[in-house]
Amino acid sequence: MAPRAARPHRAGPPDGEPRFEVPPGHRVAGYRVGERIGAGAWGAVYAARRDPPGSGPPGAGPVEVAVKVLHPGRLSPGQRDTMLQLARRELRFSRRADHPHLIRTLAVATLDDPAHPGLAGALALVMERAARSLQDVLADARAPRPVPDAGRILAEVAAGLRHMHTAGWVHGDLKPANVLLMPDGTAKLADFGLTAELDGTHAYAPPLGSPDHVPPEWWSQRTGTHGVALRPSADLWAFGVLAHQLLTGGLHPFLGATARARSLAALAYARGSAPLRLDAALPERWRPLVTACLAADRRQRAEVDLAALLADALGAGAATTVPARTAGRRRRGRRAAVGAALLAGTAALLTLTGAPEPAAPTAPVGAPPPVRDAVRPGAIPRDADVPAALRGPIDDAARRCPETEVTPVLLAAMIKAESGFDPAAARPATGEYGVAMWTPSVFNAWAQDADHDGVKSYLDPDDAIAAMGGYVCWLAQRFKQRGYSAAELPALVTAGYRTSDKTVADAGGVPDRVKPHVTMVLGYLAEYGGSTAAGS
Ligand SMILES: Nc1ncnc2c1ncn2[C@@H]1O[C@H](COP(=O)(O)OP(=O)(O)OP(=O)(O)O)[C@@H](O)[C@H]1O
Repeated sequence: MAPRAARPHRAGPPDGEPRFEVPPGHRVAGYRVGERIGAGAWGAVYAARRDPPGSGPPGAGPVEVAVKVLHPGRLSPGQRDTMLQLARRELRFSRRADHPHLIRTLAVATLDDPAHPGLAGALALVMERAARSLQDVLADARAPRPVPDAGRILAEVAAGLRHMHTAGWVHGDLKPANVLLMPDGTAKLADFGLTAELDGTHAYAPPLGSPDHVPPEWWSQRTGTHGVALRPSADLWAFGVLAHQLLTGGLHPFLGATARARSLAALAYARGSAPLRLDAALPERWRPLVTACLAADRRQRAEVDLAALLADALGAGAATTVPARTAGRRRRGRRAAVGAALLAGTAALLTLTGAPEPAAPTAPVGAPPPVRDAVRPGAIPRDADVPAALRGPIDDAARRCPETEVTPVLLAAMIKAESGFDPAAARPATGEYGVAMWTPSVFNAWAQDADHDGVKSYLDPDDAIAAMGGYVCWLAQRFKQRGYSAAELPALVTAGYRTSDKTVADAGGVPDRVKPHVTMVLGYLAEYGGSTAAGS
């Protein structure tokens, strides 16, 4: 499970929260809790055993189970509400859906033990117990080798998804940690906390999700009173990412050292400014499926016939040969034999909606990036004081961001206020360096080798500005998700860049201490003629 800090949008226990533990031997809904298996953002998962083993009514379910304990203690009321909502969804879904490739939730209980007051009020979900998750499998994988049985696992995951979609549900959080392998190797979908019931063409769920697996449209969605809109096409995108990961031993289809960077790469692809570059190790016969699932346009994804694509990819008793990798990479091959019976069963099971034609990515490989400034203002005026050498990097950084409010003039105004356009600027007292005044440790999370010299350096204007563009873009998305208007964004992202998105959110706007800096940036922005473009 990824550390919380890497998943900023996903609420969890506050920093410094002591590790939450259910003591071994604790009884929950007729099961005795044993060792801890894992932990997620909301609590921990334990192995448990029916106690005594013969207890319970006939057909009471398995003796060995997993108990997920959701800890409400010390969470804010908002977080607690969201958590309860997730637990209720999980139970509601499990009561209505039963399928060999979906983990069953057997019971829900609220812990209340006077001997352990710290556990009071914690919610416990009793589930079928799996042997491991695909996350564990990927942790042991050796990229770019596919994980063992990748084809079969994908077919089973698709069968579970198909069942959900035809029953009118969207999973909403498909990712390796939420695909569990039973002791006999069967794959089952788990974690239905974000699962939502379709109402027409889409459903609503809390605005959570895992950045590495949410589709590009997720980032620009506004949160309404019911949460964000979820569609089956979001599961299709996540399935495409998962397939790429399983078939390449864990490689994500979008490059980046962090989930944020990978999300930005996916967004750049979705807006047509970068082609889809699947890893060279992805077997040729799986490419149509992965490409179709990763269609940038969700309407194209909705038309994907996963059954047909899976049948083609699996091929009856087929051998899957991995193409030679590009220069400097290892050459290797693999064979994946798939039983004809499984294939026949899978093909019969998996008929998703729509036409069989796989969708192509919206940006053809090698297509030039669209010129955003032709449709939206915000280009740096010729006579502005922005040095010629920085104009290209600033334009590129703005162009990579799908948010129209992140314009070249806004970035230029911010850079002028940060460093006066001086690549050698330094403020040792506060530990900020270079043209974009990066704090080195923060830069590392956003670093880009924009000039392709093999080094990511905050002292290199190209790298520093590219990383700044990525961070500013992410800030703009965060503030939009919180419902701020386009007119407010220049001030908010400037304040967020000087402090953090959390500081701005906590202050409910520009914090007092950075107001003079923000006023300076807005002044430069107006000088560059950017106030209209930014909508302020
Ligand atoms: N039914 C289960 N049987 C066995 N192991 C499980 C079961 N459910 C979860 N786990 C393990 O416990 C870990 C934590 O699960 P949990 O659902 O709490 O969080 P997560 O899915 O990893 O992350 P998130 O916070 O995003 O939901 C999983 O990664 C998995 O390894």
